Amino acid sequence: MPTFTRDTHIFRDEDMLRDDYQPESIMARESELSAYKTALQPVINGAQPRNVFLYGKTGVGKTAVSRYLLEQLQQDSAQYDDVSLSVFWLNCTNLSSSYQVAVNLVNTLRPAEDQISTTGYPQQRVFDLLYEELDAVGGTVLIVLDEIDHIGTDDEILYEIPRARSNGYLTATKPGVIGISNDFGFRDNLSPKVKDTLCEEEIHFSPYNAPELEAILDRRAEGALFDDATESGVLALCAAMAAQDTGSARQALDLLYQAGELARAASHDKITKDDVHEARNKLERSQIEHGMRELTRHGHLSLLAVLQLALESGGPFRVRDIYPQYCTISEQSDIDPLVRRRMHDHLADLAMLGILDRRSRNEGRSGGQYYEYEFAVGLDLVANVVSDFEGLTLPRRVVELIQSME
Ligand SMILES: Nc1ncnc2c1ncn2[C@@H]1O[C@H](COP(=O)(O)OP(=O)(O)OP(=O)(O)O)[C@@H](O)[C@H]1O
Repeated sequence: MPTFTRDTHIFRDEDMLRDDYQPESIMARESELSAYKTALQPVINGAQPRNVFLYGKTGVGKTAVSRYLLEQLQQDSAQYDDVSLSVFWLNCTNLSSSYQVAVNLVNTLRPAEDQISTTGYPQQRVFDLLYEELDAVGGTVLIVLDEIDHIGTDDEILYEIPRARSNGYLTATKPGVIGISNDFGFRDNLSPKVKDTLCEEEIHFSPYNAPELEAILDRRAEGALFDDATESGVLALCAAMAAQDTGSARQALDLLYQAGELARAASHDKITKDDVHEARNKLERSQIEHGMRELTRHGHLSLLAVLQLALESGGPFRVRDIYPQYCTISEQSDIDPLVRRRMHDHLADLAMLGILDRRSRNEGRSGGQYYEYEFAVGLDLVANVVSDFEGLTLPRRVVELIQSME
């Protein structure tokens, strides 16, 4: 008997449940597809492309829809001799300035043996090199900048590329920029001239509801799983859990994939609802562990402050409640507490990592805006992870509260 044999139950093609799998069809995004298609129509007419800005929370299909539609556009434009379309993708994670984006674009456009150094040029020189490369491509060039918000406020390039032709830097190429972001604040903070240029067409992707997620899962499961690989209601449960939490298709697919792995590991021939519940716990646990590893010491102390408050009295909590608790815990650990605003940054990080939920509230008619925080994941899971987390000493009160939960 060999040690490894091919799966004959559960997964027919598990790669189809992975995040980088590009679906052949897009479900539940008719109005977004239609708006996107309208925005791209000038390309097929050989006209100057419009700039498009897509925004929406993580996992709601911005990248999948873009890949799908741009692929179609490339195929359909091939039949027109007077349209020559090139599409370039750049993921802007870790690129925090226009300069860095420009250098990376130059290198995307150049062959591997002719790359430029990422430092040392004056900004205008890099822009000139970029225009040279863009003009050498010719025709219509669409540049997709994914995770564009990483560029922050140094956003000159988002104005420069779309305007390069009208400003006389390009003659052979018609450029268009497609920006993708899941940071709502980024769009609001763009300088007015960039906003006018980049956000010529804006398409908002809202979170999916449960029936939409179920349709996405259904289609994906057709290829990814063997027939009858799920107990009845399993896809609906994954969809409902993800809809209630984030509305993200990624989360729904991850739940199904993880549940399938649990069923496979137990040599079951069907994924059950219990597998889905266990999968959720496992995913949440690894999300918290991952978050904890990302955090600095003060991030951990801020987390412990919210944990203590939550174990004592539920929540949600305002920063004015959390801060004194954080100061007490810091002092007990012989660490100088940060000022309130800096500690608040750590709470915002915890929210970004999906460990806390953050809601903005208004204080009556005359009052200002404030934030409330509570755990986005199960308290028992957080307690469990922090108890096992290496190098973290829990305050005595937190230990007592955790013990009293058991
Ligand atoms: N409407 C859809 N139809 C089919 N699959 C989808 C749909 N929306 C999302 N997906 C799938 O869900 C996963 C996440 O989607 P995608 O990467 O497009 O999200 P995103 O909005 O770009 O997220 P992020 O902002 O984190 O990059 C991918 O595997 C994608 O194929």
